[in-house]
Amino acid sequence: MTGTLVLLRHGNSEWNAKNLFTGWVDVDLDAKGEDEARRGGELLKEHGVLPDVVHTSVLRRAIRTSEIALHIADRHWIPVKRHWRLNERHYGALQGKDKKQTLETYGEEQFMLWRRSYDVPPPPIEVGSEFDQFNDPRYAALPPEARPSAECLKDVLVRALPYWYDEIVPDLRADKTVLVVAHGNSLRAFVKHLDQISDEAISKLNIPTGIPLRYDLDDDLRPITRGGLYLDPGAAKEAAAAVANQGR
Ligand SMILES: O=C(O)[C@@H](CO)OP(=O)(O)O
Repeated sequence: MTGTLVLLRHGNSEWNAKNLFTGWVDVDLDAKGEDEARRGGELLKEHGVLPDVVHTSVLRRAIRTSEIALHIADRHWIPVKRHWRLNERHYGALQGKDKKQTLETYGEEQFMLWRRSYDVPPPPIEVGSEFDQFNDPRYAALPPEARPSAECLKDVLVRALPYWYDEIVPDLRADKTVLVVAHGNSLRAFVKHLDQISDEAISKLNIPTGIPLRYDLDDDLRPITRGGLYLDPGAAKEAAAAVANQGR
């Protein structure tokens, strides 16, 4: 038996609102993001998609989204697992930079390479600079060489897959409904893996904030419906287009 996987990107954050590259910077949800998280919880409840376990990153915007959504869905009591491997992609030296200004300074091609190419990382962040997490206590157990200073999507997939196989797959194999609350780019990595999307095509895929994406999986853990099913498909389409257009 395999269970049901539900992917949920955190609600709008304070830095999404300001159009800043965020990555591992631990910003909170804004009021719109809290509303989106509540709507996410309502959608879970309305569709009878009731998680048995939740996995989140170690970043506040994902943790709070999961708490708000599960509270609304009356599933606030389920077991919780958190891991840095579900974090947003580390945006390197772009963390804290304005997306519009970055686009204007470096031009469309470089901007999109940094944002959406599979294997071109942004420039590395300097240890000790304002938006660096090198000495953040939540990563203290990680050997220094394993703490990223910038990641491309490929790097995210490489660090997220061990968590997929070790922690998420066993829950799915136990026939659970598994909620994963994470980030635009860590979820793009999981979708790439699940739907076997090419390195080129993944650059066009954007995940909207706060709308649960349901995947029913076969015995080989392949999606029964490629691309999964958003619980509010109309809103998801519109919101994904808005993510694609950030910086413009
Ligand atoms: O800034 C970030 O961390 C991400 C997600 O908000 O941005 P982008 O969609 O540009 O990869």
